[in-house]
Amino acid sequence: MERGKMTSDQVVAELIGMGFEFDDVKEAIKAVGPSLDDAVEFILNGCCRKSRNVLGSSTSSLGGSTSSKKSAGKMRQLSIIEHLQCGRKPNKSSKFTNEPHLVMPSSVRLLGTALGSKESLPETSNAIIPCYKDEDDIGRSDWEMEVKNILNKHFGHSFLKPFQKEALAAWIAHKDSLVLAATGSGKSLCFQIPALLTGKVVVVISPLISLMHDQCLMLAKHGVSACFLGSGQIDKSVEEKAMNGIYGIIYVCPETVLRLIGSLQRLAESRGIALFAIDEGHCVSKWGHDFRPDYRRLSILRESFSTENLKFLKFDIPLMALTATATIRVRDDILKSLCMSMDSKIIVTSFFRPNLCFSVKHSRTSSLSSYEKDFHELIEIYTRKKKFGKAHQLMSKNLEHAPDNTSRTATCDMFEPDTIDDDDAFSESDSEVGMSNECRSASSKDKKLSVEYLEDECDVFQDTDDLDVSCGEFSGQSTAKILNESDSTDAYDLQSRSEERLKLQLGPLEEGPTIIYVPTRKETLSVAKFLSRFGVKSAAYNAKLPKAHLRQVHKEFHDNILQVVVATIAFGMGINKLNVRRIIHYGWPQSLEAYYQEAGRAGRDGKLADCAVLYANLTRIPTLLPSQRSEEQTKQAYKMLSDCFRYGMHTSSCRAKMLVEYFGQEFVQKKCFLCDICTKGPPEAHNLKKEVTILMQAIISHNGQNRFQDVSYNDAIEPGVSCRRFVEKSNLKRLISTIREQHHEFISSDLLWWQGLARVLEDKGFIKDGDDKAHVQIKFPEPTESGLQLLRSENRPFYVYPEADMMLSMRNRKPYSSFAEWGKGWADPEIRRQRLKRKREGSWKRPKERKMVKPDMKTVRGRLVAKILKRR
Ligand SMILES: Nc1ncnc2c1ncn2[C@@H]1O[C@H](COP(=O)(O)OP(=O)(O)OP(=O)(O)O)[C@@H](O)[C@H]1O
Ligand SMILES: [Mg+2]
Repeated sequence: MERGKMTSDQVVAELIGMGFEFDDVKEAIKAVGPSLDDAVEFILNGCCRKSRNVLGSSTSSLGGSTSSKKSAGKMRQLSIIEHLQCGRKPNKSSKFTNEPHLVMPSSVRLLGTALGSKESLPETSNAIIPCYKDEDDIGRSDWEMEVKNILNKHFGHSFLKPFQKEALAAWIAHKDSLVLAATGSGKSLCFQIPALLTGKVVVVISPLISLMHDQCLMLAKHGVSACFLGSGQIDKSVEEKAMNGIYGIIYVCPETVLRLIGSLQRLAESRGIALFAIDEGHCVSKWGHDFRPDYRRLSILRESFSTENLKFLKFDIPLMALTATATIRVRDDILKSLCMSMDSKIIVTSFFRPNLCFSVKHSRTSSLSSYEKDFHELIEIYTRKKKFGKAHQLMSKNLEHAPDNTSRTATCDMFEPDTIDDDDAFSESDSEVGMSNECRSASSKDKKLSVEYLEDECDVFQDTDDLDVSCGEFSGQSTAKILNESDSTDAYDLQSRSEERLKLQLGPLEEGPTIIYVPTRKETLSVAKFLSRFGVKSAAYNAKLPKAHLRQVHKEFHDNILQVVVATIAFGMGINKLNVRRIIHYGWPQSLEAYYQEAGRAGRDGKLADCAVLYANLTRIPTLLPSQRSEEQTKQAYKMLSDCFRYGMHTSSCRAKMLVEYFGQEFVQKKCFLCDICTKGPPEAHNLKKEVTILMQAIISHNGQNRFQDVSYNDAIEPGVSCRRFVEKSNLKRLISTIREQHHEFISSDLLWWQGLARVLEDKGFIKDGDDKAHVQIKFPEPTESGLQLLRSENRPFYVYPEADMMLSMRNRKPYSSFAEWGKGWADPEIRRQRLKRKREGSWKRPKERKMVKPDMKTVRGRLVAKILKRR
């Protein structure tokens, strides 16, 4: 039955089926009408404020009534094996249903909800069973069978993925664990199932309210009681109910869990806590891309919920940290920072997402420029206009009048757009028809949401308090087979996998929405505005836009109304829409971790999806987005940005391989068969022995000179303090200038080309950066021991695959003087030569002197300028 066409009665039946109380259901439908989703949301948000005694009415095994809680007293902490043993043979003697060991069949138990449901618990389920004496009697398959039932019944999946099974096995053995699995692989089940299996509470620490909110909604639809606490929870009684054991799963942000330690300890004693799950665990690590200081304080959990501290516990309550993006350094930091036990289990599954097609497209232009060129393919896809001529004309016309500064023409893109035909009609009214309400309202409210309205700011983090900006799609569809298979590391059949991938490659990229990530808030608006003009249903999303707008964007995106969302990273974690077909990074991402997480939002249905870094500007080295960082964090952030830059510059290694290896994993497949490098192949390798020798010699000779300059300045200026800044370091740019001067054949060679070569030498360990500060691109090269050896191996060739910047500069050779103005560039021998030649020939004219503008005496600056001029 379609959800949209349900009658009130059907909605009531569904909600009761989910386990909600009839009174709550009635109240919700009265408030929001016969909409299943809205009603669930209404109830979960705690909007049902009835005077009835909720606590007293709960008899659910997942809920804990006040009376039963009192009666239950202190309970023995049972292992999951014991639970399962108990669950087999009913014992009629028990009166209490909330005791963890009084386990009823999961199918019955799961119907109990946050608000309690008399109907959901038949009397016969009040069962207690004598436990097996010997734990060894129980085979491993017992819990697996139980889990399988839960999976089937409540989530509609047939099997646990291998990594999920491993994570649950670690939890059953009462071990702490760190689960590393690709985005969208199903990490949530690892902590949701323990609540369903034991009837105890699982506490999930999550960084965003919207993420918690969506997971609660999704769980409610699967008939599992859950709540979220913290600033986003409008019903203050939810916290009390949660601490009384009413909910099976409690989502909290770190600050809240730290505040509630005492109450949670009491909860551990009464109903029992099965697990603490730290979702998006990379937030713990300051080496990660999304560090949250509050996450670090979660170390208190290990101590507070250990047998040493809580005498009623038989074993420490396990911790489970989960993330999709953690390098080896981040993993170690998570384990250490959370004080996880020494025998913690680390479960690493393949980071490889076989259906994602990675690519990088470069240009020499600024990322803000040339929307026309950069997005013409995307516009073509969504407007279904095969012939793009009229659209192109319209585009140019519009851009002429565009108020914002978005249309600087590209000078030399590496990949030119296809030729444009001039037929088909394309009118502005077409584009208006295609526009979503949101876009229309955005453009009508131009003044409010104009590009000028917001400064060129960036969203550096997703805000914890992204209150009720809902995201997530809960279609209940399982991810495609191919994703399941990617986890099965055993029985790995390389050959058939390659074939499968090739088949995938043959299939077309299906239709579906696109997310464009841009670095600044301003650009979200300008790109969305640009796309809307050409009929693409697009909307901007950044943290500073009104909440109502953001909510609307989420809704339209999930309802497949919007074709493109242009967003900062604020449109981030928790986007679990299955059919996202394209993720475009328009400009450099800040790290490969962030990139992989954002790219991972594509293709969750297992079908082919595109992940492109589009038109990364090669002439400008990427910079860090502004944020408050310590010196150490700045260094780390530069390192991560540099890794990302290198990923984009590489031309010879499979992109999926680079990404997977970045996370410390071996890429057994060797090739992904889909990325731009696998499909086009690497460029021709060149023997650059001569160039390498010249560069190395320049570096060595410069460094040799500098050594003598080190001492005297130190003592004179700041005794005892190293004064590298006073020493003339071998700046790469200056070295290249010297090479140009001294070697005639390189007189017109491009800086970009040499920078690429220096990076190759650095990657191979022949040079290193001699600066204390971190740089994205090597700045002050110094030779290493192997670099010196390389110079000695005179006759050996040195083959290099030109990097993207090297290729671009080879492709767009231009005389070096072309970017020099009068007064600039005299130091460059080629500029000097050309200018002198033109002067001799008489073709050179001194540029006209700029007319002096009279200073404005009304401004402070103007008065200052006037004063200076007067002095002259
Ligand atoms: N065993 C399974 N079989 C089939 N599908 C599954 C299984 N487990 C989870 N899924 C599906 O995988 C999808 C993603 O799940 P989930 O949101 O838990 O992923 P995640 O790993 O937490 O992703 P992210 O890194 O974005 O947080 C969901 O649609 C879920 O239904
Ligand atoms: Mg998740």
